[in-house]
Amino acid sequence: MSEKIAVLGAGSWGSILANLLDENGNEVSLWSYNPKQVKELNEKHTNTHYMKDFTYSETLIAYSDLKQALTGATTVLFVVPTKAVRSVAGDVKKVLEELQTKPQIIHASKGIEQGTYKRVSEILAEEIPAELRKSITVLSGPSHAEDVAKRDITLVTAASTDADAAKHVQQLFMNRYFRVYTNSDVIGVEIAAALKNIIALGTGALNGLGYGDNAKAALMTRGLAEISRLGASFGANPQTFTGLAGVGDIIVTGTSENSRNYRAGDELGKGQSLQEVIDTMGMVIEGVATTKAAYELAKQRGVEMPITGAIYQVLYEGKDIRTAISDLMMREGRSEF
Ligand SMILES: NC(=O)C1=CN([C@@H]2O[C@H](COP(=O)(O)OP(=O)(O)OC[C@H]3O[C@@H](n4cnc5c(N)ncnc54)[C@H](OP(=O)(O)O)[C@@H]3O)[C@@H](O)[C@H]2O)C=CC1
Ligand SMILES: O=C(CO)COP(=O)(O)O
Repeated sequence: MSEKIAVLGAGSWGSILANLLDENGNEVSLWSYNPKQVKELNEKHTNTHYMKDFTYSETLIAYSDLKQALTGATTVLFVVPTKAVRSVAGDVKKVLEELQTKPQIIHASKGIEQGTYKRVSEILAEEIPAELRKSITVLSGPSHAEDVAKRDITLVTAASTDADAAKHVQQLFMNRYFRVYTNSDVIGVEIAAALKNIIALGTGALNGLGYGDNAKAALMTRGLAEISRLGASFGANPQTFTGLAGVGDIIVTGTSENSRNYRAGDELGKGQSLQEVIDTMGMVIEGVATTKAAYELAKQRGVEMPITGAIYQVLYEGKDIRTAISDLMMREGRSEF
């Protein structure tokens, strides 16, 4: 199966997924709003700021013009940071109206929109009306771009309410090192994907403070418990949280130096301010914004999320991390389940 696919967002994940789709025999156009980056990708086949020491396929073409990137595309893959999804989708809508094409939509972003608390597929559905597109599928799971760049084994899930669309996405991405499962629980997959970044900030902070493996395992396990509670309040399938998008992504993000969220937490634990961490990362740290959205959402829905609350207090109210940890530990004893 070979298609023309437009990948929107040429950061670490977008560019590596574009390269994988190219490797799988598709005609891939990679869109970035940064003309300098487009020039580097087309002339040197590198993307140094986001993916050091990686050479992209010479058949992968980058564009800074959205219409050029979208022309002829039967699939459009969004991989911009969550905060950019609505504006990019709005621009895509205008181009699709002109082109009169009706592509399937995939996204691989992990976050919740500030203020609206919308999941990424909801934002896309709002901005790109159904008559301009086919189904929306979310691709998610434990998948650092750095490992995929090395063609290391990676398993993810493709979730859609349209089973044929999920199967189609599975076929597009699958290869000898990238295995894709299908899933019908879009809500669960998107909630798990977004909120695991909060927990990775936490495990990173524990690391920075010198805590050991027990503490990190505890945070990931209890973190997943509260993520599942929020998911359940939206009707998510509880099994999703035991799968690739749930426990799988908590493990990879909550334990890896490749994770920007984990690294950000680590620096916070070592004493840097949030602003210093954001300024030096140079890449998106989705968990920072997601912490605020999830904290507000949990309050609105009456879902108990003490870890998210503690991380919110550290990030947004300047609470000392050790005090936040001590307060969590000294909560009244309770039953695990
Ligand atoms: N990296 C990974 O391993 C994985 C990432 N993800 C998810 O994928 C999404 C993208 O992450 P990732 O590629 O890592 O992020 P990066 O920070 O590596 O790259 C983001 C890209 O989006 C661009 N961008 C930022 N704002 C806008 C905007 N308003 N309009 C258009 N483009 C914009 C950035 O450009 P500039 O920097 O020039 O502003 C950059 O090229 C996130 O939601 C992340 O959680 C999911 C799985 C794995
Ligand atoms: O989602 C990811 C891996 O599955 C990437 O996590 P970071 O954004 O923390 O790097």
